[in-house]
Amino acid sequence: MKVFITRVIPEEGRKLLEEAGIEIQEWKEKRALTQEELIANCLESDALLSVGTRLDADFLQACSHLKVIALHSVGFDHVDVDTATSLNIPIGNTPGVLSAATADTAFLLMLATSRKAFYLHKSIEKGQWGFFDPTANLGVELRGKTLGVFGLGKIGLEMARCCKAAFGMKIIYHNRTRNEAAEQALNAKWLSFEELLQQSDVLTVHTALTPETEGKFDWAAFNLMKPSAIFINTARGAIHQEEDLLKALLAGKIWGAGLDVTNPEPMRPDHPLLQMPNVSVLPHIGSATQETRAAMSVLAAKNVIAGLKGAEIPFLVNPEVYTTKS
Ligand SMILES: NC(=O)C1=CN([C@@H]2O[C@H](COP(=O)(O)OP(=O)(O)OC[C@H]3O[C@@H](n4cnc5c(N)ncnc54)[C@H](O)[C@@H]3O)[C@@H](O)[C@H]2O)C=CC1
Ligand SMILES: O=C(O)C(=O)CO
Repeated sequence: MKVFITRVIPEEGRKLLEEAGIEIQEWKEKRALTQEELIANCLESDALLSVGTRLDADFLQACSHLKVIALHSVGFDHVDVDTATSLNIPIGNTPGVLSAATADTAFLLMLATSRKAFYLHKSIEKGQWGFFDPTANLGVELRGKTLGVFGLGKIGLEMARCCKAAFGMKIIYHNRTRNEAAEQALNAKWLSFEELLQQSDVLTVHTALTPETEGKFDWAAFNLMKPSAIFINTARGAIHQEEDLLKALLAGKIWGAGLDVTNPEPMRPDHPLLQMPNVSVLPHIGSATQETRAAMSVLAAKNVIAGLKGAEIPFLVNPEVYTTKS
């Protein structure tokens, strides 16, 4: 049995695959593969372990022989899951193991933005430290402020816990369904989307990218927020409208923004958001710790192994593949 892997993954996942007797073929080049290269490699394989590669209907139809597709991510917005399901291809992902690291990234962006840390670091490099000015470089405090969570799932909950523990922040949230455990544990309060926008001092985004969440944070949304609010997005860049975010910051509709995800990625180096004191941007590193990436590679490998054995894969995005088969 053979698996094609679209990037070099951590040793832990590779080892598991090798121990299971699975032959590995990896894409080692430092460029993304083309659709033709992806199809050619998959036609020689029984499974695909995909690191962020877009998997559209054309690809899936060309490679309908694949016994399993294991994603090296929890997000699956880059995959045509409906087509995969109709072709009976199970899709696996890596939930849970990356929640803490991604929440840490959201927390880092919140704190860095509140104190203009990235901008001030750059100003030292430019020789602009100057003299100690009691009225300059002022940030805002987070203690006792209100954290609004859009999407109180695994990562959102972890972020809420950190903010409550570190700064005693009050937690409000908007989710499709109520999270009663979080309401009890964190005294979190469910609000409508509009109320969330109006009441948050820091608004942090943790939903998947779906047709319902795409472009959700637009000019109208930013207009409802407090002029002192900080917007954080570590979910997907397409959930906010980047031009509207820039306009809202320039117009003082909100105070600051911290982004681990942009639209498009990578963000162009001359983007005006990168010049703003109250904006912090990271290059999609939410889950990028040694420990978390190793754990993700292990879950992805477990999905490949189960799929190749014909067993139900443990971390499954499209359970319908098994219900429709039986
Ligand atoms: N920056 C990074 O490196 C990373 C980004 N992510 C992103 O974070 C997302 C969330 O991950 P998890 O917390 O593990 O997922 P999750 O499924 O545990 O949580 C998402 C929550 O959003 C809610 N939700 C979905 N659509 C909604 C809507 N329209 N309105 C209100 N609530 C809605 C769901 O009910 C769920 O509670 C992923 O889908 C991925 O896109 C995940 C890991 C790393
Ligand atoms: O898992 C995801 O969805 C990511 O964005 C990267 O870990």
